[in-house]
Amino acid sequence: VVNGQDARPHSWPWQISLQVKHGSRYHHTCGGTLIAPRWVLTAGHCIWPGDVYRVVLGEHDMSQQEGTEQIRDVLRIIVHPKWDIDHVGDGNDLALLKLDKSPVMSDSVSVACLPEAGEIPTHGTPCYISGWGNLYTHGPMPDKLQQALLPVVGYSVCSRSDWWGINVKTTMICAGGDVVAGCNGDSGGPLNCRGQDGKWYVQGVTSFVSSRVCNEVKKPTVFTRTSAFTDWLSDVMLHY
Ligand SMILES: CC(C)[C@H](NC(=O)C(F)(F)F)C(=O)N[C@@H](C)C(=O)Nc1ccc(C(F)(F)F)cc1
Repeated sequence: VVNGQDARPHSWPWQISLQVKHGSRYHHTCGGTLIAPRWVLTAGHCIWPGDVYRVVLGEHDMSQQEGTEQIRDVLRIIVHPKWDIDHVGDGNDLALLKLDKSPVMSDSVSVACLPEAGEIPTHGTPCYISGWGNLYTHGPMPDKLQQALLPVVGYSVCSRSDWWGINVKTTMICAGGDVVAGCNGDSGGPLNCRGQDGKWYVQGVTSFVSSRVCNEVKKPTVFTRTSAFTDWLSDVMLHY
């Protein structure tokens, strides 16, 4: 997250760290969201065939053992059938991970709320991105979970030719801008938006930023819109 701040520990208790095994060690590769006791939602572009993953829940400071961390193995990975890394602009950048067993729910670990099907946050809705991604383009990863307030940019603006043009679809949400943005390593994490009822909903899954700089003018961070995939999410969790 570029130009963010340390999140208050465990204030986004559905945020997870997706970690990939390299040799005998695991390291953070993407964010993700606990959307059901045994299911984590992340980005399709986080998944590479043949890699071994684990999920860390209740994490805050990656450099400390805080006693709230829970580690789970990934039993099964279902990437959206229409996701294609060579066509990022077509969307469908989602993957569902089934955990070997449910984590223990607590103040540090809980399931996120998802929006109603088709619900689109309006231009200017205040949403927070959260993640352990780079603090700036080609910059270092933070130890502590970061967050930043990213106002929603409506589709009519985001799809302008000098913005994201045809690379943004209505199955996506744009948010933030040239100051605050997601960055590499935030992939797959949640866009947390406050509803009228005062509860936080995960409206987006961090998908892409400019390949030039993370916080580029007229290239807001782009999220997969979760409310456009309600049926697919339900079908997968019911079936697998
Ligand atoms: C999509 C992921 C590989 C990667 N995502 C991220 O870093 C994330 F944190 F924003 F999620 C990314 O945006 N990487 C940059 C380097 C990139 O490839 N950006 C990109 C942006 C737009 C498009 C387009 F226009 F085709 F859709 C393609 C790639």
